[in-house]
Amino acid sequence: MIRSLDYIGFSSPAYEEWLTFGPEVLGMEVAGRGDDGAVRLRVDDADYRLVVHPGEEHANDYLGWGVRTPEAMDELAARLRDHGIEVREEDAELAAVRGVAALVSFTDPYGNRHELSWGQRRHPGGFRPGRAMSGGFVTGPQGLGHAVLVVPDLAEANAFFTKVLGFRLSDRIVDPPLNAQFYHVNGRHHSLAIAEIPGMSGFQHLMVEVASLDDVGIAYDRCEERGVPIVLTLGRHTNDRTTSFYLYTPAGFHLEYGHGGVVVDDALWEPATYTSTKIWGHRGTENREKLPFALFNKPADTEGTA
Ligand SMILES: Cc1ccc(O)c(O)c1CC[C@@H]1C(=O)CC[C@]2(C)C(=O)CC[C@@H]12
Ligand SMILES: [Fe+2]
Repeated sequence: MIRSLDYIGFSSPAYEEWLTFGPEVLGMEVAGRGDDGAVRLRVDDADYRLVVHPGEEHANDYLGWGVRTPEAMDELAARLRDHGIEVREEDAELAAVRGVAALVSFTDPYGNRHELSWGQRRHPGGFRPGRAMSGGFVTGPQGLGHAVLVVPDLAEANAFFTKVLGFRLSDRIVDPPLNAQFYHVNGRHHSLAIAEIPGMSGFQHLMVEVASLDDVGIAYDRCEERGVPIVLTLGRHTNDRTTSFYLYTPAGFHLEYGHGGVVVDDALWEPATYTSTKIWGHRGTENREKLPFALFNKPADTEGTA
């Protein structure tokens, strides 16, 4: 069973901007550099959870999912292989680079690379926010945050993520043209969401959560002061009740910066259907039309798509 989204990696020609953007806008701590020059960012006791590698183009390189034990990692790898997914055993060198004890990797049917690992390196008391923060990041058992993937076929992707990987449905939002499903693997309302856009597949956004609404407001101020593009204004979601805004990072992906999400009790939770994405706010700015909407991986099917 997957336990949480433990880390995530991107690459970008502008990766070095994260040395100031990460701490000063988002409140993350720069946790040193990789051998490739990658900027590593810390948000809690984990050594680092967000890594931006140098690269020719903006890309999402990997989603790092944590499992509890080496046995759980092997079980999940076996289940993936049973379903015809090739699972790669990664070596100790990559495990050290990712800051975990061991990992395996696979590519999902939509072109996204996932890693399954256990034993993330931690330094209790080690986090020093990069700017004044009231409450720090909400992580721990809820992991880093959530990731949203665009998939070409919602029903097919739902089967993959629930039946093969064990994600549990939190709810769905049907607000045409948006058709999205949200999944939990811990108390966080969703660690993964998928949205159907025919002919497209790839990473759409990362959400990180902060413990104080003031930290959302401070991030919003910093974006306005520095001209960091805001994509959706402050607003509150119907399903997870998060108050958040969306900004466009220097690595070319959208980041949702939020506060106050509901915590799911899996024993009592009933998935609902919502017909709106927000209770208030989340207005699309002019940047929404101007900037790329997602980081598209190799489309699963390039035939007949624009
Ligand atoms: C609706 C919603 C609930 C909880 C979230 O964490 C969350 O990010 C969203 C927003 C999802 C977002 C949206 O509403 C506009 C259309 C978007 C960008 C997509 O096409 C995929 C994600 C969608
Ligand atoms: Fe989100």
